[in-house]
Amino acid sequence: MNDRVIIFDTTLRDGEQAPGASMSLDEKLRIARQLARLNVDVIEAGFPISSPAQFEAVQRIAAEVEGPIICALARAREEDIRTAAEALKPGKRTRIHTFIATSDIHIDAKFGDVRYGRTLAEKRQTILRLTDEAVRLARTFTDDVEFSAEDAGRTDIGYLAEVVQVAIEAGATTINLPDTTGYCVPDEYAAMFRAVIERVQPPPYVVFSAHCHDDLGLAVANSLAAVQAGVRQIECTINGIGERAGNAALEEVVMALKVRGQRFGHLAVHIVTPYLMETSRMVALATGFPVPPNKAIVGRNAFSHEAGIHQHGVLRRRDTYEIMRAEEVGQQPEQIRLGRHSGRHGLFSRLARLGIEVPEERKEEIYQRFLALADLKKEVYDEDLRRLVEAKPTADPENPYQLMEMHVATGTHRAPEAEVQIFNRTTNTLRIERATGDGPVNAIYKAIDRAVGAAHELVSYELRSVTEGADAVGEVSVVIDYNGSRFKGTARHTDVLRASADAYLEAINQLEQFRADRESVSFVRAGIMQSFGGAAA
Ligand SMILES: CC(=O)SCCNC(=O)CCNC(=O)[C@H](O)C(C)(C)COP(=O)(O)OP(=O)(O)OC[C@H]1O[C@@H](n2cnc3c(N)ncnc32)[C@H](O)[C@@H]1OP(=O)(O)O
Ligand SMILES: CC(C)C(=O)C(=O)O
Repeated sequence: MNDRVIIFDTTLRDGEQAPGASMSLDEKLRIARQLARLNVDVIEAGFPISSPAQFEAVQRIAAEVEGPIICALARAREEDIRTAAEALKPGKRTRIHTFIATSDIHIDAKFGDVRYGRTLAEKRQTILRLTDEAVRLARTFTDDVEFSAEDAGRTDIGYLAEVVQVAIEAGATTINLPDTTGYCVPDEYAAMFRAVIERVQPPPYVVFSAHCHDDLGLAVANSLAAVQAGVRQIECTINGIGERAGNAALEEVVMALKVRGQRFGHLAVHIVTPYLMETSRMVALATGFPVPPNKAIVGRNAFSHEAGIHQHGVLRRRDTYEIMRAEEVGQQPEQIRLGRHSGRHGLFSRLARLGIEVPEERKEEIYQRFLALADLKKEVYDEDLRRLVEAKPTADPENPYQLMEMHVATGTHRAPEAEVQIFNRTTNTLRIERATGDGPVNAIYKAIDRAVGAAHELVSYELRSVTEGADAVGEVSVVIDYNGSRFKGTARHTDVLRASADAYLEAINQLEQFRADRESVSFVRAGIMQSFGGAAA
């Protein structure tokens, strides 16, 4: 027993206590079956006294779910314990878990009634008696009785040891010392167990248990520290759901014990970890509590890499940035996710996996266009990549600007909107721009102007049909003006918006060509002037 850690799952009890997490009977049964597949040692199925629905859930789980021990919670009260025992009756392996609070704060707040005593000392004595009675009564129904000293983490250590002693003498086989309020820090929580074990000198069959809440985000760290102090049961929940900030997350505790086994004396944990992911999803669905993407082990990003340097590393050796295998917890392996932080290694390895061969001479252009797209989108998907590669430059290679992609949206109740991707051969960059306009052509032209940083004016635009029928080819002629010089572009297409864009860009390319020629002439002139000792202006 000492060489393994018992995983006590309380998703259906403490987990369900999270505000808004209530689950239906069917959902609880489904989750309990999944927990059995996951091979948890104990399922805390509910608190039967609390309602007929809770009673029925515990009863059905005890009757129908085989494998794990089925446990029910009960206050240190006769009616709770009898009700728990009744609910557990159909089960083969069952546990009654009875508890009472032991910290001064809890005693003061919850047992203020004089029937518990007038002074703290008297109340403490009453709690010792209630502990004894509750455990003894529970033992009349099962040999497997767990006792919890609620708020143990804030309980006077001498008194805590006394309560534990009484519980063990009354027949408790598991002693749970919860950090009910998530107040403890790891070395403190571990020290509490060491001190109690030292004072009580428990018989070897008694298992000490940790139950931690996450109010300071320390539930898992505290649970693991407790293991280092001799604890051999951890109470936890799937996705860490539970009261307030939740409980220790089962998946985190289990994987920490496995991945860092040497830190814990290689204690065995019998969880079938490849089921962790689907169990997490099932609980998220049933409770309506989504799993944050950065959640350890079961978060969508837990094994994903977007940063170029990380992608480069993991593509060569996964352990560069992964301390466990994604498959071990039921996640997809090698999750290279492409976005604005990705580099060439990540991009081209994904393209290769998609079976897309990229000729050497296109690589830089594709990478630049990928970056421009990634700046606009949170994530670049395979479909985006296919389109990106397929949209080859088709225009005259002499032209500085090429239209790579264009999207136009218009409707009766929305302003026409256009998005264009313009590749600049001179600077080897891609610009993606959007604009709205009075009409779709106006929106396209505004977007193109933004992409090329235009300083020209549109002088005329003409559209005529050069063939007949619904699929007629339209011809667009455009004239633009730049400082008194005029440039014309003409294009034909069945799609008149496309023809409009092509014609406009042709005119702009002519203007660019004109400017480039002028600059080289003035550059030559300046050179001649300089060589004759004249002014270069
Ligand atoms: C740390 C934990 O997670 S503990 C578990 C917490 N979970 C829950 O409370 C969920 C289920 N609870 C319930 O359905 C209800 O609270 C019930 C059915 C248990 C009790 O309901 P009520 O009888 O209406 O009492 P209420 O909840 O208002 O107050 C709690 C009572 O239990 C008593 N009590 C609290 N803990 C214990 C305990 N461990 N042992 C004995 N009595 C206790 C309180 O002193 C109080 O008693 P009083 O009614 O005589 O004053
Ligand atoms: C009943 C006990 C174990 C509990 O849930 C707590 O103290 O948080």
